[in-house]
Amino acid sequence: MKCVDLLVTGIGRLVTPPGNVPRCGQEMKEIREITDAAVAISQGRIALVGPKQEVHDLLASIEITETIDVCGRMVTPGLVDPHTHLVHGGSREHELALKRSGVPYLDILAQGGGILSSMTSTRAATEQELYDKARRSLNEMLMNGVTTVEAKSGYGLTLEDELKQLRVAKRLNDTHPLDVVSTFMGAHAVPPEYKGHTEAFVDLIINEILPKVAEEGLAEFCDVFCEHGVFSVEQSRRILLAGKRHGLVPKIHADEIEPLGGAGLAGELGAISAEHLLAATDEGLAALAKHGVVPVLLPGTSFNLGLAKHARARDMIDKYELPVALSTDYNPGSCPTESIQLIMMLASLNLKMTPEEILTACTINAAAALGRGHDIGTIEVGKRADLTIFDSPNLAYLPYHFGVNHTFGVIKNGSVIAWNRTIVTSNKEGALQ
Ligand SMILES: N=CN[C@@H](CCC(=O)O)C(=O)O
Ligand SMILES: [Zn+2]
Repeated sequence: MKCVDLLVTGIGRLVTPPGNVPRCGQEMKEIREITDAAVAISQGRIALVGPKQEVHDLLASIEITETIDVCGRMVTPGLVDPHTHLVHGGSREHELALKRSGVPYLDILAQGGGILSSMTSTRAATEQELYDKARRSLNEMLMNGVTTVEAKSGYGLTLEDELKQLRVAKRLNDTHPLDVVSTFMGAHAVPPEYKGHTEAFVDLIINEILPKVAEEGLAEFCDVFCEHGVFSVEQSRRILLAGKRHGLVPKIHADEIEPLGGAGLAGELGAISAEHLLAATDEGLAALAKHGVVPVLLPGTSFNLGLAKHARARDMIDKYELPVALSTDYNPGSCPTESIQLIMMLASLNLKMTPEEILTACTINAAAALGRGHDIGTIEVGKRADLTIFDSPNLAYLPYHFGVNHTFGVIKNGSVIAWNRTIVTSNKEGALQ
């Protein structure tokens, strides 16, 4: 190492899971903690991490361009939000009364509302409008401590409108300091023009939309809403296999409301992740474990839909030794929040996860759900220098003290992008100003 671009020192508590691969079962509790720590960053990557005095000694004869003192604050790996519907037009507060009066989520969709209401707003929006709105949400996520975000399409449901959403996600990735990872989810709902003709819509996705998405390199993953009244297991299988042929890695919205068999399908296809899983059977969970699928749990969704039922996180961790990940599921209907810190609190309250498991689920396991465990998700030498600085005395304080934002600052690719609770750069190539 010739030169250190940024030395982050005065870290009261540095907490990180270890490794490049998903942490399974009891491993999720194993967090490395260094008190009075420092991190040296070179060319956007972590060059040294350890007790402050050791790091300072090792740097004795090395040029340091910039040093920042975080004054005893806690530092974690930059958080990863691996399941969002970031790019969409409009919002759905007009459905709030309906929801609160007890009309089920799938009934609202069957009546032409829900996802289809957002489809109408998304189709009506220009690319620039979608970009501006999603950018504001990305800024919220950044200020919550997130450094990498997944974004799904699925509110366009025509060739042009799906491409429009995915192009917006690509432009956000190119221009916003956070990394945005794209997933094609044309099979999110059956649009009105195909009502009663789901097979024909599946054919459209497979024969026309998917090839174009792949040709333009607009997505890494392919996702399907595998649910009663939306896409069956067989239809989901056809779409995800077609996606695989185009090089898109499968993800599945599986067994959210009914135990349809989505988790089993995720195992069968070797999906990288299976999402929601509130209604997953033991057989389904065993299939995830057998095939190394990451369960992505979304406790904000069950909370916001007022469900008494929660994903079986304890069974997943203790019995099936799965590598649980957590995410906001940010979307305009079932979970309109960008706050990963709220999700941490709900994971503690409703999923009975420990603070250590929650950190693992929001870092290395979430990174693994995006195929990025080798690059992000831990604070270790060689990893991308994505760090979140919290005004928090310890890890348990994050899910404990809820309803406020604990983020003090964020470092992305070795550049300070937020400091003193304020975004300091809004470009991809940022630095402390
Ligand atoms: N369940 C399906 N899709 C989204 C919700 C989308 C919406 O309601 O707009 C989810 O993951 O919760
Ligand atoms: Zn979703």
